[in-house]
Amino acid sequence: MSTIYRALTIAGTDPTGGAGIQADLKTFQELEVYGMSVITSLVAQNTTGVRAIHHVPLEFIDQQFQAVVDDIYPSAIKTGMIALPEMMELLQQQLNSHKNVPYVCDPVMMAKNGDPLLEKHVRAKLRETLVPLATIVTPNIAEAEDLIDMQIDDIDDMEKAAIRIVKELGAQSVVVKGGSLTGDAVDVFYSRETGLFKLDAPRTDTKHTHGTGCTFSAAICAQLAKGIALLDAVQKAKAFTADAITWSLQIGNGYGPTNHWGHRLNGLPGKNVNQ
Ligand SMILES: Nc1ncnc2c1ncn2[C@@H]1O[C@H](COP(=O)(O)OP(=O)(O)O)[C@@H](O)[C@H]1O
Ligand SMILES: Cc1ncc(COP(=O)(O)O)c(N)n1
Repeated sequence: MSTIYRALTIAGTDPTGGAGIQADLKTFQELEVYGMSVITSLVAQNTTGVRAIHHVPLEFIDQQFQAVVDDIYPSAIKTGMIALPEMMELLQQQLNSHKNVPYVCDPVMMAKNGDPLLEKHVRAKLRETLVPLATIVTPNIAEAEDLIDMQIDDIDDMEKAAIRIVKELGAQSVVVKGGSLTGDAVDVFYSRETGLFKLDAPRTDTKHTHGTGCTFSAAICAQLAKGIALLDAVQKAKAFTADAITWSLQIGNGYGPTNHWGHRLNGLPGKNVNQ
């Protein structure tokens, strides 16, 4: 039998299915990687925003993690919403014990409408605990600004921020995502080995971008689980996410979700997924 690649996401939930754990599992599945999950926080949210958050007790997060690694060892791990300092410390310990596994750190701070998923005073802890362990960290503009405390207005600033995140915070590599800037959707990748790389995609004119960051980091994780090299993994994930945004879904009353089967619709011009 051919190898079964296995990816683990450790994150919060989205009951409407567009972001968080649910988006990660859909992405893994589309990329033919067996998906597993450890839930850190249950989030009552939808496409319009966050209503309430219920954190999973620390001991139970640990039990979920152990249950996974004792039985089906992941080929790659990603973290998304990790809301409390004690959760970060626990995962720092766990990830330190599994350093052989590629680790994607998505430093989730907010939902698309701006509702916080990580309180401001806890953000320094994320910088100290999880970011230094990352094979790749995937901040959007606001998250990158927070991580290295500088304002980012354009691609030059993204490049400066990317270099600083690797050199000052100790991540192995970074991709700063430019989804919230204007013009083409340009992301900036940096690692000491490869240097700076720009990843370019045409901007899709849509507000339906709930879950883009989760989808992108999960797609990187899936590619790393397959053993694909870092920059190639990021480029493939960028293409997958661009398709998910091109075919994003006009459902819900707010920022509609990306379409995880978008990549399958290429070559079908005019196909309306809402019909
Ligand atoms: N309107 C868009 N058109 C094309 N690509 C986009 C668009 N918005 C975001 N992206 C891409 O989606 C990925 C996630 O970026 P972003 O939306 O900035 O993350 P986050 O969800 O963390 O804010 C990046 O590759 C970014 O360039
Ligand atoms: C549980 C959870 N995690 C992350 C996000 C951010 O989603 P995105 O930045 O991809 O829109 C979210 N809304 N909910």
